[in-house]
Amino acid sequence: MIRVGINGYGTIGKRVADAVAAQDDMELVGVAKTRPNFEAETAVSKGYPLYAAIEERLPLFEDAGIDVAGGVEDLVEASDVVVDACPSGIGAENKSMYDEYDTPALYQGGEDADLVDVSFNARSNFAEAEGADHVRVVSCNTTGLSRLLAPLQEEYGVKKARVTLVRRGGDPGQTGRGPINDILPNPVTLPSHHGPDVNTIFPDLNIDTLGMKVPATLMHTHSVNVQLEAVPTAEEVRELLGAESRLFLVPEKYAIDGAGKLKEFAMDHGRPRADIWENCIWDQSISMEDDDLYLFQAIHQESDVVPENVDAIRAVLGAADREESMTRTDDAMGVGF
Ligand SMILES: NC(=O)C1=CN([C@@H]2O[C@H](COP(=O)(O)OP(=O)(O)OC[C@H]3O[C@@H](n4cnc5c(N)ncnc54)[C@H](O)[C@@H]3O)[C@@H](O)[C@H]2O)C=CC1
Ligand SMILES: O=C(OP(=O)(O)O)[C@H](O)COP(=O)(O)O
Repeated sequence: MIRVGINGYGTIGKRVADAVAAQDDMELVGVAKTRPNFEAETAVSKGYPLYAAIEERLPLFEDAGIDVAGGVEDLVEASDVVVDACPSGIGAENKSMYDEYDTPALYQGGEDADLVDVSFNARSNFAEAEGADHVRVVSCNTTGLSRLLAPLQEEYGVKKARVTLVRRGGDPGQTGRGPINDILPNPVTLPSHHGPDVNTIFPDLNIDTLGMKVPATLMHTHSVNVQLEAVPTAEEVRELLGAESRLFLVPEKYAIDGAGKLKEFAMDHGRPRADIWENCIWDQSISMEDDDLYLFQAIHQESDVVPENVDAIRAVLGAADREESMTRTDDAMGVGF
């Protein structure tokens, strides 16, 4: 059994914890939290051993009547691998602690690429993470783009990708985020960080990205144009993408017109937290104009990186190859509609 610790139990950390607990080759050693809030209560009610991320705050947990298994260093020492799901920049501060205990660590997309040995997307570069001490699972948007570009690159070759990312302003729980009533070029300069981030996975891929932020919390939406070297029909592209386990082609007959109905669909399917682990590509948007492929896809920012974190655990430890790991992860989590 692979012993996994999770440091940072917020939006991403709590989802990765549940996904790890669902794998039959992994054991969740515990989760580290900074304070005894509702998420700490939930972790305890799920039976996850709770560790204090900041040892001086141990008394806060005691005062709240929450049993703590130890401090974060105990968790790191007891784990074969740690998933760091702390806010952007905190992962970098934690790196020396992981080194001290010789525990490989996975970081999230908010950390800089140069913090790590390898930036990771399961479909695109699984094998590169084997044996690495520090691996970064790229951000939600970059994960969504990498999953889409990998099969296109392999099957047809990519001359140039151009993507406009219409990004949600904040997650549903992030009450302080915005914009509330505006549409922002964000960043106003080109490129947004997503293009260079895709190049951490595909170093030679020619890609330009533009970012925006809008008053929405549910999902991001990408307007995608990929100029291809070989020219398939739209139907051939549909077949190629439809065969990918983490790409969901939203059928026209479902009459799903946006992120709101996608989330309803996820709830109707009993998805935990209404999570959508797959890229949602509108089937009827897939179009070819000469050598240009066009499509729209929606990305659930809170959850698409979760199966990738599970795969990255096996990848760093050399515990499975890509196909085996992705299949195990997907089967245990229920990925695929
Ligand atoms: N929320 C999203 O849409 C996505 C976030 N990411 C990335 O994932 C990382 C985490 O983001 P979220 O989960 O959204 O943040 P979050 O704020 O929801 O969760 C972070 C958790 O870490 C805790 N924390 C703070 N300092 C800590 C410390 N020193 N030690 C241990 N825990 C600490 C916080 O209290 C919180 O519970 C960031 O790098 C972010 O860029 C990646 C993809 C999507
Ligand atoms: O990684 C994300 O988005 P990004 O790829 O646009 O940076 C997550 O949705 C977090 O974004 P945030 O940095 O706006 O919280």
